[in-house]
Amino acid sequence: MKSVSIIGAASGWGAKDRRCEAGPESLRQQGLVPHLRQQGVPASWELTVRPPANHENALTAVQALSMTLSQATGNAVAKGESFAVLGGDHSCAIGTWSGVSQVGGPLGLIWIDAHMDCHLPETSPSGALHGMPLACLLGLGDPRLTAIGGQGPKFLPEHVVLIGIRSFEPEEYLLLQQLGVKVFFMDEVRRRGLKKVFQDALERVRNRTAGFGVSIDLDAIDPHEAPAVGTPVLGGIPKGELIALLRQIQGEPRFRGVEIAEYNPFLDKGYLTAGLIGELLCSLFTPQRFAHEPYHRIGKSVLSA
Ligand SMILES: NC(=[NH2+])NCCC[C@H](N)C(=O)O
Ligand SMILES: [Mn+2]
Repeated sequence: MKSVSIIGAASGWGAKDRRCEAGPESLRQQGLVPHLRQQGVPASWELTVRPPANHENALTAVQALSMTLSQATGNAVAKGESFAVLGGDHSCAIGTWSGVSQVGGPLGLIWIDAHMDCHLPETSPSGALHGMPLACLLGLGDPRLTAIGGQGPKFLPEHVVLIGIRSFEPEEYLLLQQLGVKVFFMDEVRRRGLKKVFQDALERVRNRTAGFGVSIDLDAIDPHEAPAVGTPVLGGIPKGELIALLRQIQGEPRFRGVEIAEYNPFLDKGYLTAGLIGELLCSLFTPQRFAHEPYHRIGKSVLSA
């Protein structure tokens, strides 16, 4: 079984509310790693990547963090390990996937999110970098961010799929359409069921790729079940459905790793969102023989120390 390298990404400069930067340290202190090990996941906390103390602005902070993060994920994959990047605002995706994409052949990406995060600096309504990482990974945006892990796009558009989208601006959707990236809106998830949509997504990211990854923005999940996010949008994916489907990927050799972003510990209700992060990780990494433990109990026991 591959060991799982946990990488904290203390990124906060990508969002207006910077408090996601406390996310990784909070999860660590809440005992996430011992919990994972108890559930049969060979996880260890590799490092926490932080922005440098001295930086000119949000962009240079995100740039520096992304460069370090890309080396960390690249190293983990090159060593044959799985990884879980724990954010941090979603601008961490620039570093995470720029690093992974440097190892092996073409990479697929399932992007599970309420938002598209596919703005250019010129189209963004907020100017916030956590609204732009997907565009960067597709090779568009500020050159200081698109150059991380090597110039140019890190994914081909046909290898990227978005799921759960229900809040976006027309410009970012137009961009995705022009590139030919598949978007499964929340409407379609409701109409056809997450299971079918997820199957379609897996087919795309497995087709003519050497491997694939999953980026989960916690705001994809319904805010009743994942309240600790800065930009909640009602009507999200029920967590139980997502957990059941992620289970399918467990043990698949081509699955490279996961990123879970936008956890703001100051907004959690009890341990609801922290526990959910534990459940998501267990669904991806707990070997099947441990699977007898009901997920709702896992969620409760995690992090209650
Ligand atoms: N990762 C996120 N939570 N992104 C929210 C982005 C919201 C909006 N589309 C913006 O660019 O400002
Ligand atoms: Mn996002």
